[in-house]
Amino acid sequence: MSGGDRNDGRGRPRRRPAERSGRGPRAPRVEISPARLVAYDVLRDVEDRDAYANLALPSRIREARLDGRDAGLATELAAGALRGRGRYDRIIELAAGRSSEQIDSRTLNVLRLGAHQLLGMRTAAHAAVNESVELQRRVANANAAGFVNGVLRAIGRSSNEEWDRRIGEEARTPDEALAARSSHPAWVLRALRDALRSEGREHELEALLEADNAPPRVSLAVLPGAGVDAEGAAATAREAGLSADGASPLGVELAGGDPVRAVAAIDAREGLVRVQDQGSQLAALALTRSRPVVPGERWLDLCAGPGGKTAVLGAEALLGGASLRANEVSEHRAELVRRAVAGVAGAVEVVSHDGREASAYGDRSSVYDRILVDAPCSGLGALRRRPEARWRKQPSDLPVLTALQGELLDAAVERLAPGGMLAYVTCSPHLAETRVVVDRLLQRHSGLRELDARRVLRGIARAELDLAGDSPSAQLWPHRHGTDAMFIALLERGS
Ligand SMILES: C[S@@+](CC[C@H](N)C(=O)[O-])C[C@H]1O[C@@H](n2cnc3c(N)ncnc32)[C@H](O)[C@@H]1O
Repeated sequence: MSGGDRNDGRGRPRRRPAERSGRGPRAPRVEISPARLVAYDVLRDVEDRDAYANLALPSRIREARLDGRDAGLATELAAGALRGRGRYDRIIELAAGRSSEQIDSRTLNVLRLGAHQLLGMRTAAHAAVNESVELQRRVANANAAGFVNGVLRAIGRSSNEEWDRRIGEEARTPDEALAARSSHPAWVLRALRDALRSEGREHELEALLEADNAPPRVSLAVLPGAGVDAEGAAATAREAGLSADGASPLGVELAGGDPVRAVAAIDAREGLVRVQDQGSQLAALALTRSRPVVPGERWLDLCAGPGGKTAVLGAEALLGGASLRANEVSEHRAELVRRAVAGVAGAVEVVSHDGREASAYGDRSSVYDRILVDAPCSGLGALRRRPEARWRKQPSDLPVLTALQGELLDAAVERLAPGGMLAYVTCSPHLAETRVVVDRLLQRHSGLRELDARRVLRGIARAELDLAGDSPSAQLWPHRHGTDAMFIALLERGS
């Protein structure tokens, strides 16, 4: 790894001895900030080890012992360069006059970080260029330091607007230009457009692409029954930057600062305040609040890991006198579910089985009054949260996922009690994973009836919810609702 010997133990970079390069006199040495080194290492982790940036970042930041300011800088650098990769690669290609595939991957990562500093941050051009050149010498091919210098200087000479104009001029199609400018793979852009078009909102595409590129505000869920409500929690923790904003009645938003401090500032029992997207909160509440809970009801969360929605279901079950079984195929993720429900543990049993197998459902005769199928999906609805995700997914992933979604739903429907309610949820707006899956399910199971999830959500939401189109299911959007793009369908079994 590139990080090995370069810290002095206090998070400051160690000066490399001049003789180490063995290349004679050079320009005066430039210090590289530890944040840049950490960001570079995260880009390598993502590329070499298929790491998730949101896990690699905190671990690298801890390892380098960065303080809060440097940790923030490392996060902005790495997340920004990963998210903006498609656009930055196109700009690098135009500035270098060669395809990014012809550039060594280490050098390309140095250039992406440099491009993000020049075009996406307010870093002074000389600092962005000089530190990138030094970074190249330190972690990649020192002979290409002149190349890095030339490309970044060329990038810095034009503004964002000029680069976007050039991207447009050189693109073969308008979609190719939009994909590059918005840093989305073209197939993802088309899928998002199709989903918006199905609601009559194709004109919102650029706003959505922009929202995907903005880091989301941190949302917390104040679980019901905690003895504090979301409004009260926001009021008591206002100095920690909290406000009771957003669509979920459980939701509290953090304008900035540290979520851990904000959670601590809310005086609630441990485990009852959790970081969670408000779309996820609404999806869980759509199932629990679609009709009054009858004490003794049995609920099942079929795909529970890591347990965000399970925690909301568990709190609601506790309030209403229901019991909840939470199933997750991966043992490791089932353990995360156990931790997530620590605040409401009394109401929840956590098990680990394949949701298509009978064992996931307990006894042979067990049926459930409410089932949540929050299915494994492409995750195209959470692109703003996972900066590298859009480059990992492929259209060829879709058939495997949609087959699994259908099989999980078929198995769940078999265990739905007469009159029982099933919520099908995805964190993807891709029509193949949303409406197509639900329509096919309804074709296969004539005893199922789709309910108006949009009416249910409007009844739950704290503020007016703009839900477009005329299908009974609800699609939330980052640009319109400030949530991940959650899809929610409610299905009832005839009694
Ligand atoms: C979208 S995530 C669920 C998120 C979760 N409901 C939450 O809010 O935190 C889907 C989960 O389904 C699990 N999964 C995948 N295949 C499964 C299967 N065959 N049976 C049960 N769970 C499965 C995945 O491991 C993953 O944890």
